[in-house]
Parts: sequence; structure tokens; C-alpha cells
Amino acid sequence: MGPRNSGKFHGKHNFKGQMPSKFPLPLAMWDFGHCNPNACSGKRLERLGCIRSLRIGQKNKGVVVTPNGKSPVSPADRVFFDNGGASVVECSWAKIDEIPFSRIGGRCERLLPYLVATNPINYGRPWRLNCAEALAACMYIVGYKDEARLLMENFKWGHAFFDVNEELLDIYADCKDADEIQIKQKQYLEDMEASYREQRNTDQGDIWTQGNLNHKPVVADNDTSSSSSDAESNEEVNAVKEPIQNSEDSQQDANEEEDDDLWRNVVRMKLKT
Ligand SMILES: C[S@@+](CC[C@H](N)C(=O)[O-])C[C@H]1O[C@@H](n2cnc3c(N)ncnc32)[C@H](O)[C@@H]1O
Repeated sequence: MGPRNSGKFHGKHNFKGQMPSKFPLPLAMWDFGHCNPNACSGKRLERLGCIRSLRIGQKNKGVVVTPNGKSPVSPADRVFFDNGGASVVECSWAKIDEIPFSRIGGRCERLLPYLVATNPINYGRPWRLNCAEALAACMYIVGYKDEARLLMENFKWGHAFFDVNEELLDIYADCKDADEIQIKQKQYLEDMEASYREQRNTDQGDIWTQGNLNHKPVVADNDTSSSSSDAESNEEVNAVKEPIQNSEDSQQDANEEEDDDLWRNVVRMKLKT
């Protein structure tokens, strides 16, 4: 389905010359060409005329949603959004270290707070959103909720992003600034972790609820790609399989993997409820 103009945008803004014709707000990306064009959400938005490409060396005066950010996007960034819209870095997560962050970006570089991806490549994975999800999250948090939904109508799975994240997105959109978002996010994660641990203890305590343990399947936990043939998902798997260089790295890897496992389980629990 192609995007429609919602006609609901009445913000005070300064978008002259930046608006792609097919979407009511200016969206942009630096495209590093790492990804399979058929599986890439940024490329899809570009084909649909919803986003424009920026050159390396060109800065953006809107909200730059980037792993290079230091604080989360918040409603306080609305003024930046209304000056230049939002932009993302279209690249592979596995090659993020190769991005020349000093040559892209802008004055308002922001992380996203905790949210869960629902795209087919990273479904259920926290923090690692694709470009469309990242832009939609940014729009929603700064107050363009209808436009965020409109953008995601371009993807078959787009509604799932709001099914899973709406409660959190509303919490963030009600915050005053980045500090409040950090507090709310921390609270939410602590509550979720506590209820996950409680649930796990209950399940483990009640052995009769687990069936015949000898017949339990072995679950490979790190598999993010399994059935997907997409280039980026294969990169993700390769990234996980890279050799470990020294014991410090190996300790850090182990800690990160433990963290990842915990959050993946927490998310699984959340998706079931
Ligand atoms: C790494 S690319 C992967 C894009 C993917 N190939 C696709 O199909 O859209 C995703 C981009 O979305 C933004 N993004 C996603 N999750 C983010 C987060 N938690 N914090 C900041 N930026 C994020 C960043 O601009 C990031 O570079």
C-alpha cells in the first residue's frame, strides 16, 4: 500500500524545499548501500518517495536518529523536528563501526529509548530498529503520532510495531524531556525484568507444568536469521560467529550475550502477554 497524505499536519515548521511529495513530513537518510535493496526499509521508503537521500558530508538540521547519539529523543526535540524533520543512517548493524559519523549527523543526534523491533529481520529484538521503525518512533515521540502510523502503513508488518510498542511510545511521548524518558525507561525495564524473573521462578518451581523434561527441544538462542534469506540477517549471524580476540574481549562478549539473552527472554514474555 502506498502512503497517503493524512492532511493532519499543521505544525509550525520551516520545511521549505525539504519535503518529498509523497509524505507530509521531511524524512532523510544517509545510505551506505550495505543492505539488500529488496529487504531494506530505507530503500523502500525512497522508492515510494517518502524519504530523500543525503550526501556524506551533508549535515541535517532536524532530529538525527543515530547509534551515535548520546541521549534519547524526547518531546523536547520537537523544535528540531519542526526545523528539519528526521533522518537515519541506512547501513548494516554489522558494519556500524565503518560509518564515518563525523561526516554525517547534525546538532540534534539522538538515540531511541527502549523499543522492540517488529520487522521480519529483527523481530522481537530490542533496540535494533530498522530505518522505518526508527523514523516512526521518532515522529511518535515528538508528537506526530498519525504521521508515524501513516509511514508504517507502507509495510505489511507495520501495524505490529504499534501493537507491541504503543504503551511505551505513549509513555515516552508524555515525557517532558530526555531525563524524564531515561527515568521512565529505567522503571519500565526494571518492572519487566522483575516480572520475568518472577515468572521464571514460578515456572521452574512447578516442575509438573513443564512436561517430560527429557523430551524438551534444544533451543538455539542466538539465531536471529533462521529462515530468512536476507543479506543483512546473514551478516548478523556472521557477526555473532566472529572469532574472539582476547580474554577481555571474550569476557565482554560473554556479558553482552548474557544481557542479550536476558532481554530476548524478557521480550518473549512480553510478546506473549
Ligand atoms: C542500522 S540501520 C539498519 C537498517 C535496515 N537495513 C533497514 O532495512 O532499515 C537502522 C538505523 O535506524 C536508526 N536506529 C535504529 N535503532 C536505533 C536506536 N536504538 N537508536 C538510534 N538509532 C537507531 C539508526 O539511524 C540506524 O542506523
